[in-house]
Amino acid sequence: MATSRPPQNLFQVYLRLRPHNNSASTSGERFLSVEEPDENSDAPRYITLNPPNDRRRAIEKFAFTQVFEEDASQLDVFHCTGVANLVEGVLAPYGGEGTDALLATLGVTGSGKSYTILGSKSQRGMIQLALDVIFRSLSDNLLDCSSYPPLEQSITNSDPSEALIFSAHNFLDSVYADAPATFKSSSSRAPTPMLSESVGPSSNQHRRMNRPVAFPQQPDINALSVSCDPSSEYAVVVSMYEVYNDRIFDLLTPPTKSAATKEYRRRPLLFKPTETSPDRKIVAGLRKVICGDLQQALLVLEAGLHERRVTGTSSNSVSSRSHGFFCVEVKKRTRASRKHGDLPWGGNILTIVDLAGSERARDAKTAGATLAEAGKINESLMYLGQCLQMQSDATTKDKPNLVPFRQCKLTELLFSNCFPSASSFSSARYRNPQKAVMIVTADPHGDYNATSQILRYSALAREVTVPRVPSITQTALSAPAPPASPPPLGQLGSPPVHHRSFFAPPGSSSSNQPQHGGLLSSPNIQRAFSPLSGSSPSGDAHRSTMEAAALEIARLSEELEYLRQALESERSAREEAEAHLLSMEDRMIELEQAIREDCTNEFEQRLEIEMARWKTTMQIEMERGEEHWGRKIEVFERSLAVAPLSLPSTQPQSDYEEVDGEDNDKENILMEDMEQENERLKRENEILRREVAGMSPSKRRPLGERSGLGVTGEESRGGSPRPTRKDREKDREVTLRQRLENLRMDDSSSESQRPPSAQQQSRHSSPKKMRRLQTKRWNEIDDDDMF
Ligand SMILES: Nc1ncnc2c1ncn2[C@@H]1O[C@H](COP(=O)(O)OP(=O)(O)OP(=O)(O)O)[C@@H](O)[C@H]1O
Repeated sequence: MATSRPPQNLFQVYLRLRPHNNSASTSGERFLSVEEPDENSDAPRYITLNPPNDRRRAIEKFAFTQVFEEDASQLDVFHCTGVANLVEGVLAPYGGEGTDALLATLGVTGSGKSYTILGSKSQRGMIQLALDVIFRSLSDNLLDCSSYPPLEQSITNSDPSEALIFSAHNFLDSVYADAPATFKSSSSRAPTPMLSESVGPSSNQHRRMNRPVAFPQQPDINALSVSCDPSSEYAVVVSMYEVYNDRIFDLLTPPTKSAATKEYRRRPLLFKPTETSPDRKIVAGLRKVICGDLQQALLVLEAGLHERRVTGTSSNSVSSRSHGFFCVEVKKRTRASRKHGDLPWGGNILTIVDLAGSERARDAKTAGATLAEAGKINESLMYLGQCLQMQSDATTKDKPNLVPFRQCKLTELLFSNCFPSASSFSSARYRNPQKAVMIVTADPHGDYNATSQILRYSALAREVTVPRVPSITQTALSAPAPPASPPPLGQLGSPPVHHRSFFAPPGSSSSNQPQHGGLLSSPNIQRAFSPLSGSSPSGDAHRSTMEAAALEIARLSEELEYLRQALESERSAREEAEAHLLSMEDRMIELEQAIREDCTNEFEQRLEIEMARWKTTMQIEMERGEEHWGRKIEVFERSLAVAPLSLPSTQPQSDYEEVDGEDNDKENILMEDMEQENERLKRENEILRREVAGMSPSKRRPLGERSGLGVTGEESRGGSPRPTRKDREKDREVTLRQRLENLRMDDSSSESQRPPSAQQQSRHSSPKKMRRLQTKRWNEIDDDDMF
């Protein structure tokens, strides 16, 4: 059924064949041949995959946007893939909104992906050429931090990705040693610092890189520039990150030393929508560098590449172990924006991706961590293959969800900007879907199985041609020669042509069934075989039987081929699963170790905090206790000193303690009063003694007349004999002692002996009043009773 608009692929897919070299990893036999361009195009678009030394396998034909043969130069690739057009879309000329652009390479390890993207010692790659075009095209419209210092702050304010923005000057000074070193070209990819023993990650802090003095100048594109918006001002912001083991790591942020493991590590970043970018996911927290010219951007690129994970395998001496993303954000705003209070920047992003290559563990001779990495790489490429296979459907049916791009970070990063921005976020500006170009690289003499697999899922269309199998039927067909003999099978017409998806996406059952005949769904491919030729009228019945037999044989052959391919696919899937399992085991161990270390650290920290808290509490308690006991002892000492004289004998000990506990002030006042009273009594006692001692015996009254002695005058006069003088003096002395004793007793118990009103009065009266009262009593005794 015809669709309302022609299907458009999310990616334009180009194939680039790399020149043959005689390394051990290549088989030597060429299995790819390029079809001549058809009348509609100047450049070839089809290739045929011929299984080497294996006639049982089907011959497959693949269609691409364009095929670059071995002799294609970097400049050819640059021009024909339309990188300049992508750049122009990013610069958004003539006041337009512009378009994000993506350029990626995909292929088997060692097939020339990095060469295409990054170039070599003498040749520039797509990144350098694209940067050259950008800076040349912007020329006077470009702002940089040296000519406009507030630029850094201005870009920071309007960046939606929680990024750390640096001026190139500051960033490069922190990365490179000042003295320019001997030149190392951009292709001289150092061993990954994190993996290298000699150049450890700590070198990032302690040993800075040598600043390259020159970069390759070829191919020369000095004459090339694209349009920009003359009424706007621009800023170029560069960032780099890699996807390693399905996690995103910034390549421009140096690794930091983990407190737990003492190892240098990078912090994985999130790919998420942010507050200022609610409709689109972006990599959050990257370090971004504002570059004012091409040289600065190339130096930033070198710094990032230095941190990218690469290692030597038997397939490639500098094999990329991660998917590398190089992003050039071209920020744009109208020239009037500065006058109106530093209005925010808009702009578009050019992302250039150097994917890690798929590889077979057996061929690459990888083991351990590198094998696990390969498992992750293959897995992510398998998901990418599924997405590429579904891309036509997605654009045709307007159902982006058909592309299962959320299965891994790589496909999320590559595909999530392929679709127009969601309209549900009214505040967000509308964004055009990105323009994307994929350059598939292949070595025609390399690994047949790995290459054919990549071609199957990356090609825009595919035809499978069943091989002719020499058989008894064929012999039978050619043997009986009727008068007008039929042509041999080869002349009957085209063999059956089939096309089907190699990958079976989850939930899809139809893709497992071979589909027969017909043109490929994509209009990009033409049927390559001639239609059925005419036949002799004689022997038609015989011929139709033979044709039916031949078709049956062809069908069975194809089924056999399909099963063989399915087996091959299952085998490689198993290998990938095993590698994945290994990598997951490694990751689990790593995670477990990290969690254990985190737990230990946290536990130790908490323990320290608890210990400190406990010690403080203990100290406070001890101080309180000492203070408390000090007070107790003080009170006790005072009570010991005062109690015999001042404490009423009737007052129970518990009461006293209660007073002590409840109201120390009252108690102290009482104590003081008692002490004063005691002192006063002592003094008065002393005075009394002295008075008594100073009195003449004649003035003293007889003992019987004195009160309080229990013997009245009458009693002493009646009956008993008159005492002698000596007896009288003795009695007087005894009486005086008793009086003194009574006085002491009387004094201490005066409170209880007084009438209630007097008691109340004494309780509320001052010590002075009490003294007066006592004095009065004493005077009374002195005057009336005592003598
Ligand atoms: N078109 C080409 N012309 C000249 N040399 C090439 C070309 N393509 C690749 N090479 C060379 O082949 C070797 C491997 O290429 P490269 O490193 O680009 O492979 P790759 O696909 O990036 O591998 P990996 O996925 O392992 O990183 C390099 O030495 C490179 O210079």
